[in-house]
Amino acid sequence: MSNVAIEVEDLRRAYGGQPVLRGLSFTVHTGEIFGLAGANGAGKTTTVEILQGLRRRDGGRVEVLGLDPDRDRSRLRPLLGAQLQASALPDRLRVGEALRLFARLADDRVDWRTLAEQWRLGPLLRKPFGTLSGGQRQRLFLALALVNQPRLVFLDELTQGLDPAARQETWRLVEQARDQGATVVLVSHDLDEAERLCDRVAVLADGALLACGRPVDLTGAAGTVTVQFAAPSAVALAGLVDLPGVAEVGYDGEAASVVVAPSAVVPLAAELDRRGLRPADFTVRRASLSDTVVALLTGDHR
Ligand SMILES: Nc1ncnc2c1ncn2[C@@H]1O[C@H](COP(=O)(O)OP(=O)(O)OP(=O)(O)O)[C@@H](O)[C@H]1O
Repeated sequence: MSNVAIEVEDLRRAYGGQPVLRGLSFTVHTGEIFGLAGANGAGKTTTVEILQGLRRRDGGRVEVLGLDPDRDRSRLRPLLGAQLQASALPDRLRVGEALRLFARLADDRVDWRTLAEQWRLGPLLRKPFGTLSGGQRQRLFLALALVNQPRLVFLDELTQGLDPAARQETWRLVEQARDQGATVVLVSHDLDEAERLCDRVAVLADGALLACGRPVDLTGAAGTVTVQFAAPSAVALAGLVDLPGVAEVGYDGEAASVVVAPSAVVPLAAELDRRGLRPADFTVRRASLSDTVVALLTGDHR
């Protein structure tokens, strides 16, 4: 099997003359969880709709599982799984009925009872869809997205509106789907979720690729860490900004926040010690993906 699941090259699309995808290129590897992240309106939905053959592109090359979604849509369809919108199921449809129905539509490629057990839906089989909690609905949608044993699954705003426990459970389930062999494309504007869950992330801004890579590489590329500690006054911090490797010093009336190169952390601690400041809460925080993207977007990329 090829190790490339999706190849996108110079993808272009406009709505009413207004370009929304401006030459987008990226590759999704087989068996990874790949995040498409970016602000509202960045072009994520348009991109995945083109990948699924639901929208036509204006230009560029797209290959999904070796097929062109425009030309080979009917061959591609059975290989893909997609998450339903909440409005897609009638409230009175029972969980078991939904699973059975979708399994039949997919030629009973998988035993829906096994799938129900796997996704811990067994106790919910007789419950109408309308009575499920947000987390239970999400579990059902994930099971339904996998009912045709897709090679590639598209998930959109996966954990929106879920509480932290349901969010974490959903993440585990997505990892389980990946571990069972599916390639997952996750659309999200939640960069914390993308950082936690994705093997690699493409960050879109204004229809173009802002950054693409493993979260750890993207955040590492920012090249800075943030040091935080309680400080008695802004005066106590005077001149720190002139130390080698220090990019920025902030003070909010109680705590200092100093952005530095990793190599400047120890000299900064030594300088604080020299000044008689020995904060017990001295912490060093790596930039999050969210910090990194904000820095990239504002051109504040040190
Ligand atoms: N059918 C359409 N007709 C006209 N403009 C559209 C259409 N669909 C999307 N757009 C515009 O294209 C741009 C990209 O939209 P898209 O939905 O792809 O972005 P997105 O990154 O998925 O955003 P969100 O996170 O809000 O879902 C937006 O400015 C949007 O208003």
